Amino acid sequence: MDQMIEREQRLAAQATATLKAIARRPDIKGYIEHNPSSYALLQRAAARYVTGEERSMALEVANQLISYDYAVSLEYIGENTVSLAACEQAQQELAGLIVEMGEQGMSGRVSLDLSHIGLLVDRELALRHLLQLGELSQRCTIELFISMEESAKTESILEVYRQAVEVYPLIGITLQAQLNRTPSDALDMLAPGTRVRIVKGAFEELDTIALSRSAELDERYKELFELAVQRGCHISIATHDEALINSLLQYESQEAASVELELLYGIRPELCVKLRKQGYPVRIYLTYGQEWYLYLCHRIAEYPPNLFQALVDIVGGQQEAPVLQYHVT
Ligand SMILES: Cc1cc2nc3c(=O)[nH]c(=O)nc-3n(C[C@H](O)[C@H](O)[C@H](O)COP(=O)(O)OP(=O)(O)OC[C@H]3O[C@@H](n4cnc5c(N)ncnc54)[C@H](O)[C@@H]3O)c2cc1C
Repeated sequence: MDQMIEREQRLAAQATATLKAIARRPDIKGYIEHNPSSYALLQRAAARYVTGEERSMALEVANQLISYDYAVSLEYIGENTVSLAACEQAQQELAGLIVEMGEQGMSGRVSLDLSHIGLLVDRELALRHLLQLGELSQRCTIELFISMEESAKTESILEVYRQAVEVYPLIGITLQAQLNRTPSDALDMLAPGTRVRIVKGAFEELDTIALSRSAELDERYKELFELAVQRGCHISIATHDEALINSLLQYESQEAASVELELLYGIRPELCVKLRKQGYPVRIYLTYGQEWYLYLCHRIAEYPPNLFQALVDIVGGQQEAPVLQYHVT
């Protein structure tokens, strides 16, 4: 029996690594994008996790979730943009998103990758774009949050964040528990009122600089959370790990801090409903945009059984709109 479990765990780890490698293969991505029938089929699988290609689709789902009493985060999918024109386009789309949310009177959060708006072209460009978005989001009372990317970018992301948050203190930052450097970054950065999202980390990193999924990683996650609570931060617990969530929610003396759960759209909606029923504030992280392929690969890779779900979604005909699964009865 033990051997079977061990074999299944090994296979799951291999499937995760293979799917992450597929996600990075430009030839496979190019084939799918230029082949209308495979594009349409995969899009059916993506519909579980991505609201659509257009901003209007994300706003529609966001409004429905708000009517179910959730908070929302919205991301225009994209990263590692290397042309100036593409960075400008991303910047304009994000600005349009913030303005439209403001016009609709929607209170919510916009999340972004700094490498989507210029970090790989020039750090100053990313900072300039972030400051423009910071100004706009302050005017529209929308929260602005920075995602965390591969470890090669951590230093520049934190540097741009530090400069921007001095001007716009409501900008938030994501910290990856998996990186060995994060506890020391957190000690430096977390202060009363800091907006911080704690994640385990989505990227394959060398074991010299990061922990893989393990009890040790969960322990570090808890320590980061406790530090953020003690420092009076606004904390988003961003994980789908129910056991970890339960142990964090038992942590006492949360008076100075504010704590919410934040989960990705399409992943464990039943857990979101349960947490809402228990009275916890829950935020759903929605994505939209044309770059959904990479996002879909990541969601499948981090939980290989989702491959079966993708097959069902592709061949199973009409599926219930995923947003309906969030309805709290
Ligand atoms: C709101 C939000 C923002 C994020 N932002 C970032 C970021 O900026 N940078 C970054 O590196 N990472 C980010 N992530 C991703 C995060 O780092 C993890 O890769 C991802 O959340 C999966 O890990 P986990 O914490 O859910 O726990 P895991 O230990 O990976 O999984 C625990 C359990 O959760 C469930 N689960 C996990 N993933 C899935 C899935 N795809 N489908 C179905 N069930 C699943 C399973 O039951 C699994 O056993 C973000 C995640 C969230 C929720």
